[in-house]
Amino acid sequence: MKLLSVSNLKLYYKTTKGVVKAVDDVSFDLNKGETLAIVGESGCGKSSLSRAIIRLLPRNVHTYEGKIMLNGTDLMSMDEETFRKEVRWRKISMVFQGALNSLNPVLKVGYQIAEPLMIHMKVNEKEAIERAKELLVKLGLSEEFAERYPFELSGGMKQRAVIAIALITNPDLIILDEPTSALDVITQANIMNMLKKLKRSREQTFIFITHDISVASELADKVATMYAGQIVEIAPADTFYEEPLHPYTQKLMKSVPTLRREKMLESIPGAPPNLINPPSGCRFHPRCDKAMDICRKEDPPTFERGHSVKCWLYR
Ligand SMILES: Nc1ncnc2c1ncn2[C@@H]1O[C@H](COP(=O)(O)OP(=O)(O)OP(=O)(O)O)[C@@H](O)[C@H]1O
Repeated sequence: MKLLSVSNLKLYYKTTKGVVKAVDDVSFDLNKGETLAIVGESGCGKSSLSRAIIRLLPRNVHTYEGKIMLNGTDLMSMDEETFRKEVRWRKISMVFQGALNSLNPVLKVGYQIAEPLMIHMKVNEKEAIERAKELLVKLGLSEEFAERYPFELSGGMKQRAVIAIALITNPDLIILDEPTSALDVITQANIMNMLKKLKRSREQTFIFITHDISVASELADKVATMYAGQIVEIAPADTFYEEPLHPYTQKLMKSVPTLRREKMLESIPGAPPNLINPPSGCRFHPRCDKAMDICRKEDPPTFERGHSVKCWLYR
């Protein structure tokens, strides 16, 4: 069943130097219970895409348009008041990058987890805290953690608490922005296992944003590569990892270390382009060793080659 459908989404920012096209014509679908991982280097627009979906926008928005359907409801045509009351945190919630450091140091963890229920669902404090405790247990922490303050928790525990805050209202969709990048590898594995359990037991739908293509493989049913504000490849996870088509995805794969196998890690020369004046034609062409004449001149459409890829090689 289709839960989310995003079409031609754009989010541009106004700056003194010009207009930053952070999300530029992005489209994808997501079914209930699926996880979409969005991968790409820093600055490709991953966080902007998630903010566009949950409509938490900075003041300097220049353009915000396109279509977002959630469970058949058209979100873009909804006014801000209705969106705030009915959608944000109730139907779509988000764990922000670095959120584990944003817990309020003077409030008990249980209260902070319970708060969205009190604010957005009008549940009374006693019941909300009970529900927070139940959720802590589901996430592998004991009830007594509700009585602790953030400084009494380790990084992994704080991350569980932050995920609990996003989960407590039982939203249809949770966006996780780099949820494990601040954690050591063992804690990272624990959090990923917890997310996998949630995905199975609650049929929870996630959008999982990461710069780490190998972490994404743990949870993803579908993977999208984002480059310079656009989705350049999107595919079911197994096809994506076995047969990446876009030269940028192929380069991202080659930059990841594998245990035991001797291989030289490749880096991608250059950096993602400035999004005020992106390169002509295909935005990746200045860094692509397969670039052809047409790549410099014309923006490639998305071709269907078993999966979607925006690259002239597949014309
Ligand atoms: N409020 C803003 N005003 C102007 N430019 C912005 C604003 N927010 C982000 N940007 C720019 O938009 C582009 C995309 O940023 P975004 O944070 O969405 O990328 P990202 O892929 O999530 O990277 P990271 O992982 O570093 O957050 C970048 O060039 C960034 O500098």
